[in-house]
Amino acid sequence: MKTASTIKEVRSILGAAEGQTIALVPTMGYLHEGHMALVEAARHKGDIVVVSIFVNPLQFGPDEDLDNYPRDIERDLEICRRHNVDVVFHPSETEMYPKRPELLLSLETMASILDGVRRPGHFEGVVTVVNKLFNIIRPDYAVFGEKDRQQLMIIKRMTEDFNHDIKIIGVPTERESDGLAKSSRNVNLSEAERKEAAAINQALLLGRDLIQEGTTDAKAVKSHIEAHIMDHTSGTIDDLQIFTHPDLNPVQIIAGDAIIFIAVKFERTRLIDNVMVMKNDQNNDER
Ligand SMILES: Nc1ncnc2c1ncn2[C@@H]1O[C@H](COP(=O)(O)OP(=O)(O)OP(=O)(O)O)[C@@H](O)[C@H]1O
Ligand SMILES: CC(C)(CO)[C@@H](O)C(=O)[O-]
Ligand code: BAL
Repeated sequence: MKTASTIKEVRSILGAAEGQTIALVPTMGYLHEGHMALVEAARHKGDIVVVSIFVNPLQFGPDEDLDNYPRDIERDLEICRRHNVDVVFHPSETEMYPKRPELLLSLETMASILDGVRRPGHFEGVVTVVNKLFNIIRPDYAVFGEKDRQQLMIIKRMTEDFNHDIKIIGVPTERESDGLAKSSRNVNLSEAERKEAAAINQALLLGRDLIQEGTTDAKAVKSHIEAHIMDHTSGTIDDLQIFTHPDLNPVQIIAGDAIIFIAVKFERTRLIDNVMVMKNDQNNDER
């Protein structure tokens, strides 16, 4: 496995691999099995798997957890080595942003919902850094998780809008045995919160079952989800929305495919999750 902390180094490694396809897995590190599912998907697509590890300050708001975000580069490199990653790019902040960026990408409607509203500036920071990573690594494929479904949809759209010749691959959410979505931020849960956090996915599945059994009133579905979270966790619901799939329109009466999104705040961390509800299909993506 090769590692690079500068753009020059990574370009020289990838330049030597001319003619081979590159699959990029962008991450913020503190790697877990969710990231490794992305690595496996990347391996199926590209000849060379590149993992980038960079905690991008530009996508964190002033009151968010940039300082608390878990980091352990040695552990991450070991995990990548074990999973036969070919190249790890782990630049410093000054390498990625030698100057205060003058030009930032901005978004229209796709950031006017969910984390675009709850985390002002977040997706502008994400698309800016992903665009930079695309220009640095020049991959043929880039792989993202469905846990961050809004991000995945925005990146697909950015790739189209900016004519990146890159195929974006989405990977289903990897979960703990109790259903909690794997996330680097889970280490910032207390022991009690970690147990309670299983209720997030349970609540989403409860909502999904209600819809599939015929409940069409989005408000009623949300009330059930809310009650489940309130009864089973000490966390507070920061966001709970049901949107149409794939257009992400708000929905009052659920008539077709939908996605339920949730964000729950605990003492030291905020977790997100979502489930897709295919109205006429019992074989949904997760159970
Ligand atoms: N459980 C998971 N299953 C599948 N993909 C995941 C999972 N967790 C994260 N990813 C994906 O890994 C990529 C890098 O995410 P990131 O490094 O922010 O990890 P994370 O665990 O989502 O961290 P966070 O605590 O910030 O939510 C993203 O495309 C994200 O969607
Ligand atoms: C895509 C990403 C690596 C950009 O910093 C980040 O938002 C993440 O880890 O999902
Ligand atoms: N996993 C999305 C990156 C973030 O929360 O900032």
